[in-house]
Amino acid sequence: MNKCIWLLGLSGAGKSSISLELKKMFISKGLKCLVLDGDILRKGINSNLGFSEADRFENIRRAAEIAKLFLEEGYWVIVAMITPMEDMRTNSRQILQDQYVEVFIDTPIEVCMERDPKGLYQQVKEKQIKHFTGIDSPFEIPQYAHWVIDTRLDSVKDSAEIIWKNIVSY
Ligand SMILES: Nc1ncnc2c1ncn2[C@@H]1O[C@H](COP(=O)(O)OS(=O)(=O)O)[C@@H](OP(=O)(O)O)[C@H]1O
Ligand SMILES: Nc1ncnc2c1ncn2[C@@H]1O[C@H](COP(=O)(O)OP(=O)(O)O)[C@@H](O)[C@H]1O
Repeated sequence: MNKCIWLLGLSGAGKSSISLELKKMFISKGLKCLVLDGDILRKGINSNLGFSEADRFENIRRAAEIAKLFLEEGYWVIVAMITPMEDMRTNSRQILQDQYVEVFIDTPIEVCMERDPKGLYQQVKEKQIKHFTGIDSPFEIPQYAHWVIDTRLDSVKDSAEIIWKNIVSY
């Protein structure tokens, strides 16, 4: 059965990089695949939402509903969103039922800050961004993740291969 692989974790954890690597694998196998990346959704369908807890909840709810539509069309869906709170994850699980597979991209905040691929942590330091996840906005450690990837140990490619082996071709 096709699934929604929900990659969650801090900004800079590696969600987008791993989702793109995974997408290449789906395409090479001739499988239909859609990536829903928080950063991209927030520029379009979710451009009216900010980073309050209520807005994040709505942001994630919409992603889950879009994922559901594509699952019904036979797509594999990869979501790459911070999804900071357990109630947001529970809601996605309720929407997607047994097609929801949660993968925690577990990268400590110190490593994310060091990587800082978009310069956002620097902007947080300079107090240009407030309510940043893991700094002054909460991130609950996932309690029910189906899989946990430690990106200190596994490269982007290795992480995608682990997900493939354990979730897609399982
Ligand atoms: N305050 C604050 N906190 C967290 N992230 C911030 C914030 N402001 C902007 N950004 C950028 O928004 C991206 C996260 O969006 P998401 O939709 O994944 O967030 S959430 O799931 O609704 O919490 C996130 O993208 P990623 O770095 O890919 O996670 C950032 O680029
Ligand atoms: N093992 C790894 N897994 C994922 N990303 C990694 C890894 N090692 C280094 N990186 C780098 O960390 C950064 C993660 O950024 P990104 O994928 O945009 O994260 P996110 O979408 O979670 O914010 C990228 O520059 C990526 O090349």
